[in-house]
Amino acid sequence: MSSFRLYRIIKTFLQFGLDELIPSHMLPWYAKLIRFTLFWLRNKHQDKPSALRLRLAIESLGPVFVKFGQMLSTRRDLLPEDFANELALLQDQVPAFDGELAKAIILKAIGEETFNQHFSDFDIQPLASASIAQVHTATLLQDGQSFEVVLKVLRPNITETILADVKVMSLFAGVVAKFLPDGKRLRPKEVVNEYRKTIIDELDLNREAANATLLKHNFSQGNASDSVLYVPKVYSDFSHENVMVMERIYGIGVGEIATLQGLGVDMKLLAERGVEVFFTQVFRDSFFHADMHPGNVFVDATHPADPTWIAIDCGICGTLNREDKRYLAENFVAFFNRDYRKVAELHVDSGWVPSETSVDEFEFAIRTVCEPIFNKPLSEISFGQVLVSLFNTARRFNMEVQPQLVLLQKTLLYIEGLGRQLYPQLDLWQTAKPFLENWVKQQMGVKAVFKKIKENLPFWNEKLPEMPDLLYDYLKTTQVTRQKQMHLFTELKAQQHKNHKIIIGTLLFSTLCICAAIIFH
Ligand SMILES: Nc1ncnc2c1ncn2[C@@H]1O[C@H](COP(=O)(O)OP(=O)(O)OP(=O)(O)O)[C@@H](O)[C@H]1O
Repeated sequence: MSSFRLYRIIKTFLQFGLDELIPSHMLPWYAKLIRFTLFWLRNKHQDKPSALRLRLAIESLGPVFVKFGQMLSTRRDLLPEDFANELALLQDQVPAFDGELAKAIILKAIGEETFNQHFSDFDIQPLASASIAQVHTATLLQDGQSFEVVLKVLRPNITETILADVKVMSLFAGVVAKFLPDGKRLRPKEVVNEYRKTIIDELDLNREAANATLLKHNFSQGNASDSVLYVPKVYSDFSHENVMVMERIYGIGVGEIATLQGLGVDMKLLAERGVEVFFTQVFRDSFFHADMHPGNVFVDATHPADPTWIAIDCGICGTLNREDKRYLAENFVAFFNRDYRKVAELHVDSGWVPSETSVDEFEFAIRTVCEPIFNKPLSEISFGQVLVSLFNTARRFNMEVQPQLVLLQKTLLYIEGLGRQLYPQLDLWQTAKPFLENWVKQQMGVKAVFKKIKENLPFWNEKLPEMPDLLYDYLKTTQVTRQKQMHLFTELKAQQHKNHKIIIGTLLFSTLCICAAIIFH
């Protein structure tokens, strides 16, 4: 990490007065001394509230910090509300880098000959530039056909920048944990580590290409609902770790509300379809796009009465196993029936919290945090907030909330935010309920049992020839075990008998001693 970058970060933090978030009585003498020696770096924004100062500082530190701030803004379980709201406003307006440099990177990755053979009309002016990458348009010639594509190129030296910035963040995380009141509860080190993992995953465009291909595949199964989400095709033959080639899409950014309204888009349907897409990914495919911020979501408004979604940037995706889905479905259904007892019982019976947990206490804790949420009309309830409250309570009762569930909770907050921005009266529960109930029904019904037997049939087929041997082994082991048990039992009896004799002997001897003592006294 260059010392210049470290100085710049410290300078920014001090000039936005972020050191003042730490009460001075919590600072040791050496920290006060260091602060004193940097006397020329004064808080230049005293008139602004601290949450705003934090956002401005992050914005001026560049894309790696901005992305971190955006991620933090979804951790409403950790941050005070004013800070979470302010961080949600973070925008990454990143200046583009030289188009010639982008082309040089592409040529190196794809190979000059292949590039010249397959690509034409490469636009040296970027179409868009974002925190990790920059995007250029071109025409791809393949199998005698031409396709409009975009080439996404990782920023040069982005890996080094990210690693250096994350190192500084870890340093600050240590300071926050140690000196900020309530610092430990914020779990800053875990949060930074989680961010590190996520952003490093984003640096591999092969991974993003694979995720996009799977998401596209899931929504191309010929189901009626598949047309609701479109994912641009990835041309994997030309994709590499730092360059990705994909179909160009034309959509309206989901944040452009006025444009969408101007076109007469059915906003209610669009918002409901957003929720539908999310629950389909979670409960049907167990694979979900987990970076649904407004820059990554577009609307196809070709038919305003039948609007559909387009998702790009599949760098961060989440997967869920059956157990995760069961957890979500059963708890959501119990929650929305306001059956907190059931929620508590589910946690104890399934071993999500330790078995010695008192159901009464757990129920009471959940009721305390959730009842206020349900005082609102259903159409105003946030699923994401319900999950935040549930996870917080469950953590207090020693449940380890799995990272994929935290990722899901964050995505849910994004989806709700998007949905309500489009259509403020969106009733999430009405849209989500059929998905949850269907899933629970599918898992519990007779059909599901038959499905499971059918799925296991090949396995049984494979094991069948071994069955007689297995049965013989089982019976033999049982017989041997029984013999061993009998032997042990006889030994135990003999030992008991022996002990009995020793006790009687000792008693007799003691009585004789006492008698002798009395006689010869
Ligand atoms: N297939 C596409 N067709 C048209 N435009 C696209 C396409 N893919 C990306 N873009 C444009 O490029 C921008 C940046 O792309 P993308 O979000 O994939 O980059 P990123 O660096 O991963 O961004 P983020 O900051 O969200 O991580 C998008 O917001 C969009 O405007």
